[in-house]
Amino acid sequence: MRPFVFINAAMSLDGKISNDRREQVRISSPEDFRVVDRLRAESDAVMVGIGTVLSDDPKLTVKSEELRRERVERGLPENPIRVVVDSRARTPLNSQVLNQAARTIVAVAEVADEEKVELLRRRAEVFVAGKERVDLRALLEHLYSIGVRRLMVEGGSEINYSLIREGLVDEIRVFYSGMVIAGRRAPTLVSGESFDTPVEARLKSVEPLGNGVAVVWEMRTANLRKV
Ligand SMILES: NC(=O)c1ccc[n+]([C@@H]2O[C@H](COP(=O)([O-])OP(=O)(O)OC[C@H]3O[C@@H](n4cnc5c(N)ncnc54)[C@H](O)[C@@H]3O)[C@@H](O)[C@H]2O)c1
Ligand SMILES: Nc1nc(=O)c(N)c(NC[C@H](O)[C@H](O)[C@H](O)COP(=O)(O)O)[nH]1
Repeated sequence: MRPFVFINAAMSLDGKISNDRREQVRISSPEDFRVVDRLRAESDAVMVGIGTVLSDDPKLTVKSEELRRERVERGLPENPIRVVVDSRARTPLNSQVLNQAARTIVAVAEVADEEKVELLRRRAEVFVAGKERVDLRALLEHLYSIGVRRLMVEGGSEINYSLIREGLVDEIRVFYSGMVIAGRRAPTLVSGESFDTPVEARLKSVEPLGNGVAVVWEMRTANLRKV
């Protein structure tokens, strides 16, 4: 079994989630950031790829004190578990995801350097799955086994691609923002190689939000939460 998996992302009106230098661009409006914070607070774990850690150095914590308090009142830790998909154990030791604010799992593949893995083990839990690349199905199964029922994926484009390709995504929430980023090599929501047949999604909701619109798509390929 695996958790319910949803991707959350912010995209410019020209379809970019970052610029061609892969820098962190503030795409969400303040209104969207508040929704993102609530979605984190409602999740058991928040996952990103190592590309996002290297370019954004995110904290992946709940920002609102009230939402953190509500979690504690429900018997949960203040913040959801943070999960980094990092085949070769490249997570810098001074990354904010390794701070003490939340439980953190770094998922690595068998190719990861053993010394670096040992250093990571002093700061986080390390889960090994897959030879060259992290086996995402095995990771989701592990997360389910430790109680994760709702997993929020906050990118980036490579992780989004792999999860969709493997039919492991139930929903995608995109905030389309009133801005143009441009850039031939700027990442879009999903990278990788084009699918032979496009993966279909069903429109679930549309909501104007600040200077943009939030759209939730239900993925047709999600295989009933079975792994
Ligand atoms: N606007 C947004 O909502 C948003 C959200 C997150 C990230 N971003 C942007 O996305 C960019 C980072 O995206 P990215 O695509 O470079 O990196 P990513 O975060 O998707 O990480 C990809 C890396 O994860 C590792 N990995 C391990 N196992 C894997 C597997 N099974 N499948 C895929 N990858 C696997 C690989 O090393 C791969 O290079 C940054 O520019 C960041 O700012 C934007
Ligand atoms: N929803 C969203 N809107 C954006 O405009 C943007 N640039 C990101 N990017 C996702 C990325 O991973 C961010 O770096 C984390 O959202 C930061 O998380 P923290 O505040 O450090 O906890 N995400």
